[in-house]
Amino acid sequence: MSLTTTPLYYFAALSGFFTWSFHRIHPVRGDYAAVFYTVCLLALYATTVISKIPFPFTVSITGMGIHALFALACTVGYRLSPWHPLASYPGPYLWRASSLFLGRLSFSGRRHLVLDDLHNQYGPFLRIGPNQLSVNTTSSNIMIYGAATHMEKDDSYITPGHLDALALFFKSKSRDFQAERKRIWTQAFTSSSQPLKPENSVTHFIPALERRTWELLICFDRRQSDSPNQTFDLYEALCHWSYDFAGEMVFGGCNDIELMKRGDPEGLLMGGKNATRLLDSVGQSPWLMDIAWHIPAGKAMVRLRDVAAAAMRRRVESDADTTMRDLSSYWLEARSPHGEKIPLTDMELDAVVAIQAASDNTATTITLAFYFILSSPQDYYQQLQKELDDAFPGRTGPLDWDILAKLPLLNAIIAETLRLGTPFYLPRVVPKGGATIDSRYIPEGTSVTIAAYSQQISPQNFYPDPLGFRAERWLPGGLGPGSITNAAALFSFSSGPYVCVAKAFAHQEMRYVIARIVLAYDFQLTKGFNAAAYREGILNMRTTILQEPLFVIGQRRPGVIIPEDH
Ligand code: HEM
Repeated sequence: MSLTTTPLYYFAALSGFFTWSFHRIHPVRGDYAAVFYTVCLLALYATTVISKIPFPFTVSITGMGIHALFALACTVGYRLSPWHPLASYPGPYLWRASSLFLGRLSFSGRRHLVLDDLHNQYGPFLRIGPNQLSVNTTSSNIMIYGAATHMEKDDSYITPGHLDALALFFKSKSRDFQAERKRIWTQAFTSSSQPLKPENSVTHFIPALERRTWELLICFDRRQSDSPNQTFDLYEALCHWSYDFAGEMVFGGCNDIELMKRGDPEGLLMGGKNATRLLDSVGQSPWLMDIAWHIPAGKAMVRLRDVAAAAMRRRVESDADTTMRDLSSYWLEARSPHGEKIPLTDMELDAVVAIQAASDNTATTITLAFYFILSSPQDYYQQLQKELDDAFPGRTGPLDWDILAKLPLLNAIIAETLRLGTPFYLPRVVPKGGATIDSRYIPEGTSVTIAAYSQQISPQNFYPDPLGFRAERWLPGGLGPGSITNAAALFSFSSGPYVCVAKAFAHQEMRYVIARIVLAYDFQLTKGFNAAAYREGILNMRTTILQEPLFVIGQRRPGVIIPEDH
């Protein structure tokens, strides 16, 4: 170290300490910080050149390196220290240092399994990041997600790239704004909590749902007969169906999302899933998300956004010619309390949320329902077919919504699939003043989540065989004397102010599609299907990715003729 550079390096170390103190009070956007430090580096380099300091490049890099090292050391040291407000909460030691560990785990899709193991090891309160807690108690649900506490979504819900556009699902600019937007969406799905009657608004979606589901059956036949093995991937077909239906539900006729007919050459499906995966993993470190958003690899994930935005613009232009009452109708008619319309940029983003939210979970849950009932030794498929045949002897006639809602086995199968197939991670922020959850004080600003999967497979909530698919546990009498089925521990649609806006409609939709398929087809899994490996391949990172295809062989049942006009 030369005499000239020594003070510079001391200054770099000191400023590293101040940077850490400043960032603790005022978190800074990652992309702004990256630009700021690049400018600092250039300024330092220019100064060293002008001051004729030897080796200006090496000196500038070393100076900035020392600064960064000190800032990092202070950050990590504090997070690991006993002075951190979450120091008393147990958890893997290194995870305290950085949320990158949690982000990596989220990306793997096995977060729910690892968190479950860690809860078994450390207990119900688990520190899983510098500022993140996972809580595994049934009663924490009300505290974290209930309307009374109204904890906000954490920073992993920030709209990527800090877009000016605002949409439901993402972290909102204010509570009133979120409530207002949710009210508009809710109108479209309001009546879905009631039996579906013609006067209810949600019935506008029903003709499209029925038509698209008939198309799905035709798609099964076509894909199976085109395949050399006379088999087809049920998961892929259902994903394509759900995109086509979601496109129609959101844009009426103004879109050309026709995946059942054309396949998915643009990779919309995986694009949407990968974008969600990125949000869920990189989003755990919002500063990194700010930077990733500018990298071309991040941009490749936004194909779905571009397609949805283009369809939204077409929908707005052709509003006068639109006959179907779609979700866009509600957005276009809405006015704020000051009489303002929803900006087009917001509707474009809302459209992406709607397509992704409406298609992703529904298709995955239905696929998993078929996986479970076809691979189970309990002959659920045959039992369900019998229940449906008794209710709808015509097999291809109209399916009454009220009757579907009351069929015990159908609804038990859906509930059991949701229990095992929706291991969500939904972090919220503890508000000012902190919160006490199950007698433990949690400081304000902590990101806290319920360990939903652990709750859904806990023997205290579901007993016996909590890991097994046993639809009977939802039927009267459950799994026999002493069995437990705690419906309140099922967290598949979240709850409170940010509950899924289409929870009831999603149920109607799943019942309808499963019933239509089971009434029309005898299905079997292909020879050599490995049920355990399939289950291993269920990944969740806000979206669910099924790594293995679900190849089935379908046989149309006697008397099943699909109406010609589809
Ligand atoms: C099986 C099907 C479905 C499941 C399991 C499901 C689950 C969920 C969950 C857990 C959330 C909360 C997310 C969070 O807080 O991070 C949510 C929110 C949401 N869901 Fe669903 N959903 C389903 C179907 C649908 C459908 C069909 C739509 C229709 C558009 C939809 C639209 C939304 C929207 C807009 C939100 C955001 C609500 C808000 O932020 O206030 N979902 N959903």
